Amino acid sequence: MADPETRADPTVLLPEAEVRRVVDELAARIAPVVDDQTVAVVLLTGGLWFAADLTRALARAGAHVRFDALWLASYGDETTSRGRIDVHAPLQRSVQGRKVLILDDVFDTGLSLAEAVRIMREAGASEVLTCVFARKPWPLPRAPEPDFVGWEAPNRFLVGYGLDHAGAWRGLADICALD
Ligand SMILES: O=P(O)(O)OC[C@H]1O[C@H](OP(=O)(O)OP(=O)(O)O)[C@H](O)[C@@H]1O
Ligand SMILES: Nc1nc2[nH]cnc2c(=O)[nH]1
Repeated sequence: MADPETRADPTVLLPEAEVRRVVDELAARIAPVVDDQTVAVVLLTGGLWFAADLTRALARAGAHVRFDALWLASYGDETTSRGRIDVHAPLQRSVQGRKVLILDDVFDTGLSLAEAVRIMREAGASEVLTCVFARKPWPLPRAPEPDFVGWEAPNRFLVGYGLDHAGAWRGLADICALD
């Protein structure tokens, strides 16, 4: 089925089985550094699918983290960052004095993650760890780099597994490219 906006068909880059393998590998690396006082914070909306899978993989590995959400948006319906991050909804509970593990689907310009880290520090988190499913290449240094990266993605516009184009395609189980 073609994208309603671009008329392009998504090309599979990372099939569902590989997505699952990447999540399990991330959980194995992260489980030793989190505990039941750690708050996993998903960046909505795109991070939801990854965060749901990762927290369950962590639980299978014996790590039962707490969970909260921060709703950020920078892309709107565009395929390039607006360079400005809007906070649509804050955390539900205080993270004062707690270790936070920020979870997001993709790291591109790095602006969303940097803003989320800033917000967590300002909220008094004792430590802020960051994890993204996919990291895209970027010609300039990005700060901070994520602590945990699942998959090094090519420089293409990704959809699926939470990633959208104008609200479409988030539910695809594979990660695909639209360009
Ligand atoms: O590294 P960056 O250039 O900041 O890009 C990464 C962000 O872009 C997407 O969010 P978007 O703003 O599109 O909102 P969404 O989560 O609702 O898709 C994605 O979910 C990341 O949060
Ligand atoms: N859907 C989507 N959102 C992004 N935000 C930053 N990079 C991307 C991307 O490749 N795809």
